[in-house]
Amino acid sequence: MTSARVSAPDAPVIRLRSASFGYADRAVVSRADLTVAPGEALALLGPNGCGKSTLVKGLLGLNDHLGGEVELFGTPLARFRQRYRIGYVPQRHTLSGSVSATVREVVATGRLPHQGLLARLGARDHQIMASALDVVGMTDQARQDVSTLSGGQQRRVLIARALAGEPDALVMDEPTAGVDVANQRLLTTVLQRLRDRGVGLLIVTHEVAALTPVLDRIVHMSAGRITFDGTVAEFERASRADPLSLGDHHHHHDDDGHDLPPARWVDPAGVGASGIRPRSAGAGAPAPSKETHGA
Ligand SMILES: Nc1ncnc2c1ncn2[C@@H]1O[C@H](COP(=O)(O)OP(=O)(O)OP(=O)(O)O)[C@@H](O)[C@H]1O
Repeated sequence: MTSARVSAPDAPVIRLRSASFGYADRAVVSRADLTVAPGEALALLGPNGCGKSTLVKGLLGLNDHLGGEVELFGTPLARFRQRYRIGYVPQRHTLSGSVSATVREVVATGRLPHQGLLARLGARDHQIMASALDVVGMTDQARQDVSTLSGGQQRRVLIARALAGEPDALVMDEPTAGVDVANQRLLTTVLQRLRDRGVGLLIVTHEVAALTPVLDRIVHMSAGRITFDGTVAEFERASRADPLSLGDHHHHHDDDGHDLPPARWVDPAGVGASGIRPRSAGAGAPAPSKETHGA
């Protein structure tokens, strides 16, 4: 490849080969193999502290890459210059602090890569921002200062900012934590639409039931290693057969500091495996073609 803009059109949006990540030379994630194809949605599950956030931060270059290969859109991480193509919703909100900004201003930063230098927001930018705010149910708070919002609301602002960037891949670290059921459903619908347009989704979650309609595959981690990678139905079978290794036995802590009860694999709404659309058989599955949708 000769230019940073060149990336193979059908290359996986994310590919890890035996990748290790950590902090200050201490490996937390070891020898991870993971592929996300365009238009494919993966959930990354595992108990607290097993390294899920470390893996997603690692593939974005936000901690130490200690071994193996990381490719984004076919380009090695070290040479990747199209960071704007990947929307990232971090686990902990980072919006409160010294700088004061309204919800709208934060979401507008998601449009920056699409604007020319010093360009003003155009009608299309406004439309995309409005729809991103709508999706997360924050339209009424658009003019509010983010420092006045709860942790859950700040997370929704971060989701809106990521959506406003119209990314080709979306990496979300527990996006549904602190989001009420109605907005979780709305978010799931939007994620489905993005996936159908060819966006690759990697979602760290403790609430897999809420996202089941979107998911193609589930990847499970334990103690820094990937211990399962398969379809949702395969995961459901495997976790029934081996609930100790693959069952949900983690605690969820939300941004407002509350400990939530452990999530359960069984979908309380009864969607279950029967509600799962069979799509991909794994990493090598063909990606659906990109549809064009209105903004
Ligand atoms: N910035 C950091 N510096 C050093 N160690 C860290 C850092 N962030 C995380 N760790 C360590 O890495 C390990 C894995 O943490 P990580 O946050 O990746 O787990 P997780 O699976 O995302 O957990 P949770 O489900 O609780 O969010 C933990 O032992 C944690 O203490």
